[in-house]
Amino acid sequence: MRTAFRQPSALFAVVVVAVVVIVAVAAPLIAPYAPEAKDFTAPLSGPTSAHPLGTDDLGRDLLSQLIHSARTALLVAVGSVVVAMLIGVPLGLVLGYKGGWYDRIGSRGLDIADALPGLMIGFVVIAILGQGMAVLILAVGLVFCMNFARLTRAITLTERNKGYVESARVSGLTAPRILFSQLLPNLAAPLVVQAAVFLGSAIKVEAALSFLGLGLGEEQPSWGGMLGFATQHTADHPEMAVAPGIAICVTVLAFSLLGDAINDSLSGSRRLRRTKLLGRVLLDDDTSRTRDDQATTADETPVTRAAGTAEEPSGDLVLALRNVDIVADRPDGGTVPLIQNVSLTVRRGEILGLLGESGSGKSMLAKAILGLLPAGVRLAGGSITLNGSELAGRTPAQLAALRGTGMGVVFQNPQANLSPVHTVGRQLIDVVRAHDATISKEAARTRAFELLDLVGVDDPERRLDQYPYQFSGGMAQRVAIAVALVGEPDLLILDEATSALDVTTQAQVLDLVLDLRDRLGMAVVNITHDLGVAAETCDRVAVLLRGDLVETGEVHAVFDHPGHEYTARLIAAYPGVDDESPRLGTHDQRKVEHA
Ligand SMILES: Nc1ncnc2c1ncn2[C@@H]1O[C@H](COP(=O)(O)OP(=O)(O)OP(=O)(O)O)[C@@H](O)[C@H]1O
Repeated sequence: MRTAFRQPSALFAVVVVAVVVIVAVAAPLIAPYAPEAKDFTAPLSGPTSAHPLGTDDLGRDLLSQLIHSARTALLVAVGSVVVAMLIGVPLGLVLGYKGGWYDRIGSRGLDIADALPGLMIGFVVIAILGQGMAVLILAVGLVFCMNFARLTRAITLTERNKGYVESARVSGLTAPRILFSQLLPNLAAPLVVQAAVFLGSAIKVEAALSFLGLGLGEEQPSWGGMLGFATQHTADHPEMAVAPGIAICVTVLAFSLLGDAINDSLSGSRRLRRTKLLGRVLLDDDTSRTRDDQATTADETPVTRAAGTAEEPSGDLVLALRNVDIVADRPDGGTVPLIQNVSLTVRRGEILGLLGESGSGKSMLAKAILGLLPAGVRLAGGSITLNGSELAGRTPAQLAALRGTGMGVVFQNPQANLSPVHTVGRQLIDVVRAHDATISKEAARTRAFELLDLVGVDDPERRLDQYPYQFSGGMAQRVAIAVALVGEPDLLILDEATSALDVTTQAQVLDLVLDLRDRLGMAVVNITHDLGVAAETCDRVAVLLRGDLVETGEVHAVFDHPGHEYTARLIAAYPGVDDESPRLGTHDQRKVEHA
């Protein structure tokens, strides 16, 4: 509304749409005659005081028909946009979310449908099903459903990789729930804009079909039908075309401008958010650049430290990786190795730090454990067991069942871990109910309250009804941890979970992780660039270099006496408070390799 009052075009759109809606709703009250009432004494009267717009050949009042036609136009427009959305949006969601073959085949189908002229689709539907309001709504809806499918698919393709969707998958929400309760509300804004624009277009298509005599029958007034009738009398009554022509043009224009205005007002607030985000990203980048120095070469044998603390710890094994190979498939049929022959174990109550420079494969390893490897990347060999059961070779459905109960994950960006359009309570309750379908809403809310309390969020009752943007970074990350804990996982994976937080908040969140580990006895894999974080929180560390595990061992043993040259250089490059640590030499070394 603020946009409407600032922009004359938006104000025009709002006023015209409001007038059309009021006229359509109040048509029987404001029209001087019933639209079908015939006056055989005054056929084709032309404008008179009794009939300001004249009459048709049966003496029906054209003003009354014009007013009632607003009803027809809106009914067909709203009905057909609803039909188009009911068909197009779920189709686009599934294509965008599933990706792969579904998307390739579905997108070709959308291309083919796009190549057909819209009116042709309308003709075919009406020719098969006959005339009538329901058929007209279906025909116009089918013309536009592909546009909704295309838009929804495109946005879903970008949204599906965001942290809140991955968190929802890892929390054990089923695909339909993720699609309709997580993704769909986040697509609402562009879909509303598209719907407003298509309301105008649907009025245009309805008018075109009615003009050609394919819309509604004679007895149902419509602007297109009135225009069609007027063309038969252009010689004797040219004025007949003016009123329906203006009604169509002005209404279509108004809906189009309304769509633009909604888009402007939404992208205005998005721009503001993006500017804030950009500021944060730049800050993050700076921080990571100072920490994220590069690597040198290393020889191939992983260094394994003192017995009992390194490769085969004595306690209960939660996670065991044996000779894991991960590759990316190349379009020419070849493969690029991303992880080679990695073996690791984590036992109950233990925190394993996964260290290495950017691109060394830490996240790929975590994604392989979670069964969330991106398209084109796959587990090519080895075994991953969780509590003794093999994960490699499981179907996506079996892995989905394990995530959330067996494993939980917290990603880097605290705000992106949570859906921005749902309250924190709703997100927690959704995950609680996904794990226990029989739990009542009240009991799920109580559980959500307990979880917020467990992760140290103050005043959980009030916080449950707040949105993620009302939480600071540290508090949002606590909520993300609470979501990961819903299914009481045996393994918690933190993927740079504290990197985006300031030092004080980082320390608080790390204390929370240590406390939860002690209280719940989980195994934790903490992926981090930050050797300080690893030293404070981890029992053991594993160091990766370009997909190779070069060293594992008890954290202080590794940091005090690194057994591998790369680990030593990584530690030497870690910036101290006042020293000028040397940079790791990857850039220089790559130049040498390149040469
Ligand atoms: N979707 C993908 N397809 C193919 N290769 C990928 C894909 N994503 C990442 N890679 C490659 O996999 C390797 C490991 O990447 P990964 O994200 O695991 O590194 P990382 O150690 O987690 O780095 P960072 O700390 O920057 O997140 C890199 O060489 C990267 O280029």
